Amino acid sequence: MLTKITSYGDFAMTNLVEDDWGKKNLTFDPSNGGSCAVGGGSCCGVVKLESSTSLSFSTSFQSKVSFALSSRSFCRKREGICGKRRALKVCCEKRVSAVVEKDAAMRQGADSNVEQLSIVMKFGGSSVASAERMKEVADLILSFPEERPAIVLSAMGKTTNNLLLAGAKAVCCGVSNVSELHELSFVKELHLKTIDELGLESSIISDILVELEQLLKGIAMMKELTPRTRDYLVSFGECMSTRIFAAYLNKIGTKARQVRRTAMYCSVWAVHTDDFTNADILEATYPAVAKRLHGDWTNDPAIPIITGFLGKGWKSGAVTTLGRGGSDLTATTIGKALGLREIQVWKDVDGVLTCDPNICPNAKPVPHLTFEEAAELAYFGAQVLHPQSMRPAREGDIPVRVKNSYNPQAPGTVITKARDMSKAVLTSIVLKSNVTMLDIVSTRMLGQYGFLAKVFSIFEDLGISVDCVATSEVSISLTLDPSKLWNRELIQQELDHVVEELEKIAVVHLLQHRSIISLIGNVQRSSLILEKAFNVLRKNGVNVQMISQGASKVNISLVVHDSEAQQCIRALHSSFFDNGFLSEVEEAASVN
Ligand SMILES: Nc1ncnc2c1ncn2[C@@H]1O[C@H](COP(=O)(O)OP(=O)(O)O)[C@@H](O)[C@H]1O
Ligand SMILES: N[C@@H](CC(=O)OP(=O)(O)O)C(=O)O
Repeated sequence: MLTKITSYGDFAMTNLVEDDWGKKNLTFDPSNGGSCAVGGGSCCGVVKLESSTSLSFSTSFQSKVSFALSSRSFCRKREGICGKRRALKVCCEKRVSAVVEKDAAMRQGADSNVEQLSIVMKFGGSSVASAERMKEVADLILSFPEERPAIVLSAMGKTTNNLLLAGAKAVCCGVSNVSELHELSFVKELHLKTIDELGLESSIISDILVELEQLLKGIAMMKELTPRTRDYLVSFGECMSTRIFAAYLNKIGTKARQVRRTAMYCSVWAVHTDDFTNADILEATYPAVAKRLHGDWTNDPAIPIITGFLGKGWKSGAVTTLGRGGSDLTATTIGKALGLREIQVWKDVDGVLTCDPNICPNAKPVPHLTFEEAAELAYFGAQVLHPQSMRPAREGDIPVRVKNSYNPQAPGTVITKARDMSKAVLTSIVLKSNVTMLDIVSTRMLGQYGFLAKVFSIFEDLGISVDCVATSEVSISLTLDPSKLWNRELIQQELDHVVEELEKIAVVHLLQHRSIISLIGNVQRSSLILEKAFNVLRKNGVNVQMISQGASKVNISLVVHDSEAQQCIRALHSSFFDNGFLSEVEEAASVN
């Protein structure tokens, strides 16, 4: 019995959120469900829906049913979703029932015997950086004949960086100089060379290249690069890589189809200027993605080659991006949406390592992580995974496997809900640099209530995200998330404003150029970890400026000055991982 419809999308686009559509038509019976609202013997009801589909309504007396959309603002802060909730009100005259039917594609999918997609495989820019790499990735995909994969690709190599640079230069280079931009030539040559080496026709991307140059000329003409335009600009990278790879698979006899920013609904309407380049996935994405990919696959089973990183603003309809490295999040979102068996993210390293290999070249792969550990690790700076990417995987309880496309034999890292922590001590050391820290000391008496609330409401009002917090009775030290901070255009004014507001209730010290060193592992052993860590730091003459142990029980964070951070990490990594310390502790744990 339906009683309520809730829509997240634009009803005109028929992407509504629905409940249990699967097998049968759902009947709206106003005499039972809706409230009798309007006079003249009419009954009205509102229908609740949890997953998305196109809606069609049929009644025995069509002309006697009316539909009305109403909208209401809502905010679910914990999920980061705010917007307008639109409800569909169905009004019928007495004894007339409205039948809500699932759409044709869904019905076909449910009834069909076609085996559904089984895994998602994401290949990052480093994995598809050249024609040779694309061939190897194609071989790799085909080496799993038992799977029916959905493929997510990033832009080739450093294309995103080059597009961003080209955009920045276009702002001030003048329209007539756009064609000469080095970064534009680089992007063109890379893609045309790749097409040539793969034996494809250059015409497959000529329209994209023309449009790209036009866009850069538009930027040059306007002398302006807004976050919205920046997202559109970088989207050319993923559009080209997926088109080329799909064409190559088809050429070698494997049926594939390019899927562009498939129904990834993102929030871009919030007040902050950086939302366009750092959009969030909305709940409506999951059913929409499932419908699109299942529908396409069932109608015509061809491997979907999906643009990673890109979304679609649910209100603006414009291209959005999920933040740098966002293709990981695209992959896990698709994994959850389709309820797949496994999510694979293929990188250029043997999995998640004990440390960034650029800081500690002898970092080793970590065989097993929990979603919680991986999320902390990604959030606190490990470039290997997008900070938000673990959320869909954890919600869908779908294992994530991080593998090396250059060395597929390496076992990689498996990320799951739980693992045996009985012997675990320290898993990985992560660095987040260029952090801004605030020391806030209350000017009032001990025991004052509402101080923390006041401080955090100032950050909330300004939409500034806080990373680590340490408090005492009269003071708070906290760090501000640099990824959310430094791409905000007015950041220095905003920081000045924060300080000004806080100074009404406290003495404030703004400390810039700090680093957070996060020790990810088993915080049940925090004394052991801290004893060892502080020994190392003391020997290296480093003064820790703040310590924070989160409630997650997997992360201890230490704040030091930027200039000391890398040296600290190397010393910590060496004493924890290189000298047999952890294996000794683990052995002792298994004896006890
Ligand atoms: N803890 C870590 N484990 C593995 N790689 C890391 C870690 N920290 C930083 N990295 C860096 O992340 C890179 C892989 O991530 P990324 O560049 O996003 O790959 P891709 O572009 O293929 O998705 C590695 O080449 C490595 O330099
Ligand atoms: N191309 C985008 C998205 C992405 O996920 O890339 P990669 O998988 O290469 O980190 C970026 O460079 O940010």
